[in-house]
Amino acid sequence: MTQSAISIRGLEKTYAGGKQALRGIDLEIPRGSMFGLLGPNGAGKSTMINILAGLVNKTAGRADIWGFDITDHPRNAKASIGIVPQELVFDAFFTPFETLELQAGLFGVPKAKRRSMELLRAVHLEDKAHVYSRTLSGGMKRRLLVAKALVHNPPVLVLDEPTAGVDIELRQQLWDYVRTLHAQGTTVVLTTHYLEEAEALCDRIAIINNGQVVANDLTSVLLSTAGDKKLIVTVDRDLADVPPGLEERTELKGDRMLVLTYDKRSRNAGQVLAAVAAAGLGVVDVSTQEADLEDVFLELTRS
Ligand SMILES: Nc1ncnc2c1ncn2[C@@H]1O[C@H](COP(=O)(O)OP(=O)(O)OP(=O)(O)O)[C@@H](O)[C@H]1O
Repeated sequence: MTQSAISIRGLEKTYAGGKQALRGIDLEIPRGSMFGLLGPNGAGKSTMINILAGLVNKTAGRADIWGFDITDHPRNAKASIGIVPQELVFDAFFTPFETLELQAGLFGVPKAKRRSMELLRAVHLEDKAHVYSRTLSGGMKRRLLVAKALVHNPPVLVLDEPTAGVDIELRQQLWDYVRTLHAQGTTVVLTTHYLEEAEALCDRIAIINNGQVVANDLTSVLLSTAGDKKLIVTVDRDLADVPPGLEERTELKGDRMLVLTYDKRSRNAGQVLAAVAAAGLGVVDVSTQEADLEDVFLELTRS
């Protein structure tokens, strides 16, 4: 049995119309990790998640969830994963409590082992347990979907764009709960467009572009591999334009602030500052800015 929570090898998907959404994905998601899956729109993230969920058939390759091959052992594979879908889909005429009971029934969880109220409490929906789900706000529906994904107590939880359209306070609550689940041992995989969110939450990140994995590493390593760094220099006199002889990517902000972007793999701060001095400028103040995940993302997905 593999030690990965999710193991994907050579996964390919070509849709009926001929669109090749996945072009040979290889990905190991370690057990116990908080894993971020990033990629621009149309990169293939949902296709991959839908294959894991058993909603889309793969064209080639294999995928194991908690050591169970999704084709050979679909029941065990499905029992090992809970998926919070992107769309807010559920029956509006059931109450949240009924929704969870029904889902538990679908997964064959015996009545004595169901924890519908406990889950509703965990996602702060206890007081809405018996109202029609259609009366819930968007954020509440999202949290109900998280609870629904957890009824069978899966070791892996996948959240597909869980905070799209969720306000900041609810987003915070949702993440607090996801962090608690992770601390209790659940492997969490999330796709998000909010790069700061992935940077703050995930210990590992894979970036998918055009149906392929273009990066997969510890978040800290990924951030340190980004080449660009910024030196922000306040000079001792007013400037009308960027003086000649400085880094190509230099911007003038206001009258006296120069933002010099350089590739730290080929230049260092001393060289950049020397160029400022050589341009006849005195340096009054200096600060630096490291690349963030957005820079890494743009660098890797630039086509
Ligand atoms: N059912 C389908 N039939 C044909 N093409 C599809 C289908 N579903 C997705 N695609 C195409 O496959 C590609 C990958 O789509 P997918 O939804 O997996 O991307 P994504 O990374 O999840 O994007 P997003 O972040 O926008 O959800 C896209 O070009 C999309 O148009």
